[in-house]
Amino acid sequence: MRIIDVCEITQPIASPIRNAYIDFTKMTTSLVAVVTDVVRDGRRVVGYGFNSNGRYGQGGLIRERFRGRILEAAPQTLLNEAGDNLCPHRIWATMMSNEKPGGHGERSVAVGTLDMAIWDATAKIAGKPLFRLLAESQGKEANPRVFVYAAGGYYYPGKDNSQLCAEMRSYLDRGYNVVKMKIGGASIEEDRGRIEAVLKEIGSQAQLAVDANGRFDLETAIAYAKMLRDYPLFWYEEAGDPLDYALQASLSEFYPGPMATGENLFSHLDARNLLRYGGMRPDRDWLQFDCALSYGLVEYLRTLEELKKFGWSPSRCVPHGGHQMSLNIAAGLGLGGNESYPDLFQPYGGFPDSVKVENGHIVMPELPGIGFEGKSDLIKVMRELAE
Ligand SMILES: O=C([O-])CC(=O)C(=O)O
Ligand SMILES: [Mg+2]
Repeated sequence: MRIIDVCEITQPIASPIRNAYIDFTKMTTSLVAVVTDVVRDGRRVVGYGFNSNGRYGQGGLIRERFRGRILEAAPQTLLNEAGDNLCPHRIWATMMSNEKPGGHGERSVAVGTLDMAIWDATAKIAGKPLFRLLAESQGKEANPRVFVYAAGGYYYPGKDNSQLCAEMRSYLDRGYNVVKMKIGGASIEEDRGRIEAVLKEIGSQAQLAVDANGRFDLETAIAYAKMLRDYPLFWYEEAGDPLDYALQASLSEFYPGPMATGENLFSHLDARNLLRYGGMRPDRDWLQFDCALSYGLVEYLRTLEELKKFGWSPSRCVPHGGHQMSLNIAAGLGLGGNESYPDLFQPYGGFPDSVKVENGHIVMPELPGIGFEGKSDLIKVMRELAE
């Protein structure tokens, strides 16, 4: 059993949307395939992965650095103890050989993208959905029913409040009961108007989360906190720079409601610093670490260990990114749910074709691996890369 090739192609996931910090007109993702010599159900096992939106494709790093380390390793060093499957932990260590500590953002997306494909291949070789494999590996009961919320509410040219409300309404029509919109890309008064319009639209049918994408300095973050705390929000997300733990800690004095952050932290060490210094409250706040941006699931397991040490439940994690990898982690390891972008970043985001959102939850289908084969538009582009 061996990995015979690692392929990467950088694909556009562009759209005219804008958050408080960036637009997505040039956004790309790396699509990767880890090709094995194993055959299951008459088909070669190929694991697939991609990186989350918000960071760009990682083709240079994947092709020039990490691909070679996997392919040059003695094949048996990448297998589990029994030699009957790949070992994602050993492959991760091989990818990370000759890498110094620190500077995680330089490579965590490239490694996280490959790690996704490696877990997909591993679960396919085991003939199981990844969420079942994960639950079994930790002696847990999987829960295939996962909370999902609809992320959108971006700024874009010509979009007014009636279009914003129509967008949010369409998420409710599709079964969601928590929706998210962007703030911080307009004046505070304009954002207040947008929030009030959406709250009026969704009424008691749903709750609203808001996301500032790290735009605010402390003064502005506090000004927004004072405005936002008038409303019953699901959460106030990423007010300040992701590494400004002191800002996050100070802000909690002004905002009694739930806050969320973590999508731009890229290692268990960054996550630990947030828990140590960010003043986050385990009884109400949310952690959004996204394995596809932060060294993958091998590292995410270390992050979950850190959470335990700091008295946090995995159920406080609702990852960023809207991909099926985090859905599997949620169902397998008891996270609180997952993000979803019903209208964005296709074909990469979303669910297998058979999956419907009901009362803000989905039920994972029993597909081997991560489940990409159940999403026809996605598996088509994946198989064009390698099969
Ligand atoms: O707009 C983005 O970069 C995505 C984001 O923050 C989110 O989904 O929470
Ligand atoms: Mg966000």
